[in-house]
Amino acid sequence: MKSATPNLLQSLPPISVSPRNPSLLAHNSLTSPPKRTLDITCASKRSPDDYHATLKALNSRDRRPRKSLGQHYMLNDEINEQLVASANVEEGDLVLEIGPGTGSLTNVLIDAGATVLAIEKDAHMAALVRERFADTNRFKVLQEDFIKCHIRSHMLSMLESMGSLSEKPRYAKVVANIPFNISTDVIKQLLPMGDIFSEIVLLLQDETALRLVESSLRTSEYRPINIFVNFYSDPEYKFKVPRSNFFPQPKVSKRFSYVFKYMFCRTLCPKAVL
Ligand SMILES: C[S@@+](CC[C@H](N)C(=O)[O-])C[C@H]1O[C@@H](n2cnc3c(N)ncnc32)[C@H](O)[C@@H]1O
Repeated sequence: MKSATPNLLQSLPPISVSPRNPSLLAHNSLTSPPKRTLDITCASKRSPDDYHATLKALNSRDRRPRKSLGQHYMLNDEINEQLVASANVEEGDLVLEIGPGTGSLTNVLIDAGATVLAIEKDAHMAALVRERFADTNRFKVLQEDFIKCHIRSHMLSMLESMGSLSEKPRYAKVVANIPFNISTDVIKQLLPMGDIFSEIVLLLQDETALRLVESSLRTSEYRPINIFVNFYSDPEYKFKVPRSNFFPQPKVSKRFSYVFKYMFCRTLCPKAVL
């Protein structure tokens, strides 16, 4: 099934359904393509993190998106809702978010009842989200480079402190629109952490995403990262996102004008060991 993934992905339509629509979320697009529907509902009372809100937030700190930090901000709350729903985030969950940016995805995660630990490299964006979510005790941001930070010890101490306050969440989840330039490093760091995370939902640039699910040894695209991913996970395709939903839009060739998101289901041990 995995070897047929790239062609299938390229032929799928962009998302068009409500994130709260369970028929989409229960659906595995690799086995049968989703039906397009215009049933768009958004029950949220939040003010949307759209283009104007994002620009306003960036202007408030005199910031421009930096390519070196992979700063392509999500302008569509429905996509954030779908990311959160894909990870089945619910009340009491602990979620790691890599690169909260202006906090649009963070907002949806907190709304879903999660406690969020965010790791943000850009000091200005870390300060921005710290201020934005100052009114909740379910948010913590660390201004660090995710690649260099001791994520295991951060997560363990969060899980422990949450456990002493309420029913202990056994595993945490990862939900993130990650900077494209560190995708492979993020995956290498997260996948061996099946003892901490139950689910990892990432929004990835299509080139990376395709590389990460192509498991056929016959293809020239096969790389060491594929062996790694196959050892630790079963990537699952969820939906694709037109690049028009980002600010600024990723400057990629026509072929790579989409961004894809995949879910990696983790178990306690590498599946090869189970
Ligand atoms: C693609 S943007 C996503 C922002 C936000 N989550 C959204 O969806 O709009 C990536 C974010 O990751 C941050 N970032 C870049 N490199 C990072 C790193 N090494 N560690 C942590 N955060 C990083 C950027 O500053 C930016 O805020």
